[in-house]
Order: sequence, then C-alpha cells, then structure tokens
Amino acid sequence: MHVLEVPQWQGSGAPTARRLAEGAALLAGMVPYGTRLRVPVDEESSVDGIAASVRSMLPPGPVLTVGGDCSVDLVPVARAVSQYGARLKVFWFDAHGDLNTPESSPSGAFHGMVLRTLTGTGPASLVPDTLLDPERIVLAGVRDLDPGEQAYVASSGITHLRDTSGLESALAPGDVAYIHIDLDVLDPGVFSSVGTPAPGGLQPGELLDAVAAIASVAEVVGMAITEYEPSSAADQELLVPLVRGLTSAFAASKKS
Ligand SMILES: NC(=[NH2+])NCCC[C@H](N)C(=O)O
Repeated sequence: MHVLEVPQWQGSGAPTARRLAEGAALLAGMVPYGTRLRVPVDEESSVDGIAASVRSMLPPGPVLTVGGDCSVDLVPVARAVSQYGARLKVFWFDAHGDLNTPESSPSGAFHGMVLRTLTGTGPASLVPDTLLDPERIVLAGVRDLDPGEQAYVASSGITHLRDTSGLESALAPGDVAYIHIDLDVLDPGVFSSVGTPAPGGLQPGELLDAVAAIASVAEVVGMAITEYEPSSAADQELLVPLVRGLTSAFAASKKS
C-alpha cells in the first residue's frame, strides 16, 4: 500500500485553506503503514499542475491519498473509473456534494466541483477521459447541497443516503469500492478542523462503522482522507485512532 500526500490548498475557497498543507503532513504521519510519497506543492502550483503531478506519481495498486482539499482525489478516482468501469462504486463521505459546475458554484472553488467534473462537467482541462456514471456514486453523510447540486442529484441517478447504516447494500456482487472521505462529514460539534463545516454530521464511530461495513463486503480499491485544517489538539487526538481504523479497514478489505 502507498500513501500519497498531496498538500494542496489551491482547490479550496476557505479563508483558512492554507492549513490544509500542514493537515496533509499530519494525516500522512498518522497512517501506521505504507510507503509515503509526497506530491510537491508550492505557491506557484495550480490545481491543474498538481493534478498532473498526481497523475505521474500515482503508484499502481491500492493507494491512500491524503489531502489537502477534496480535489486531490480527482486523479485517483478517475484512475479507478478507468480500471474498474461499471464494477466501481464511489462512496463520497462529505458534508457537501462537490457537484457544482463552474456556472453553479457559489464560491468558484474547485473542491466544490470535483465529483461533478468526474462525471464530465467541469473545467475542460480537468475533465477525465473516462467518465464516472452518476449511477455509480453514493453520497454518504451529505447534507449541504447548493440549488444546482440538488437539481443534479434529483435527475442524475446518484444515490443519496443520509443514514449511513446499511449503505453497503448499495454494492452488488462483484462490485469494488472507492472511498472518498472529506473530514467535514463529521459533525462540527465533535470535529471542527475543517474549512467548510456544516451541522448535522456523523460521529467518528458512525464513519468508521460505515467504512468497515463497505470493506467487509467489497474490495476497497482506493481511499482518500481530505480537508483537514488543523486547529486544535483535541481534533488531532481524535484523528489518530480514526485514521488508524479507516486505513486498517482499507487494508483488510475483502479481495475480489
Ligand atoms: N469539499 C468541500 N469542502 N466542498 C465545499 C463546497 C462548498 C460549496 N458547495 C461550494 O461549492 O463552494
């Protein structure tokens, strides 16, 4: 297993986004195993340029990508789509849908467009060659959708599950899973080190149980943990066992 650290903040519109670089390093340091690779990011870097670096550095096989903002997952998910096609289910654990287009986005920030871009609508330079069928997407814990996103969810065939218990039933026999985690899926009352918090989120145990349930019925072919903006010692302490649990479930997932 490889751990790909992407200290990107350029996809986020949050005023505190610069903290994401430190968050990426802290998250990578919490992963108890794996070979760590770090994508170079600096003041001059663009989302396009970083995506190109991720593409050239992404090792074959299972990769845990740590952000950085949510859009660090563009290339890893796109690769899983091209490898697994209609067998792939993408579980998007997030407070947000990240389903805006450049036209519908209220912020203009790419991290709110990344999942929509994977389905084919987004900044032209970032749309992948092989598109993700919305019917292969499961939104988990998502509770803050902009109007354009609501309309897209209602018309596109995306599965939107507010209750994360039993979400593994979205998997058919033979399916494999990609698990994207934006830490703002957690309730801000228990974890608030994120740039775009939204009330009504999951407890850490609920997130872990849901991920473990997916990993017990399907091969997890990739995972990302994103959007950590370190701002308190208590949040950092909460993440240590959570990251260990999530990555252990990933490593131990059923092999198809
Ligand atoms: N991955 C995230 N934290 N996304 C936040 C997106 C917020 C808002 N929906 C936007 O598009 O600007």
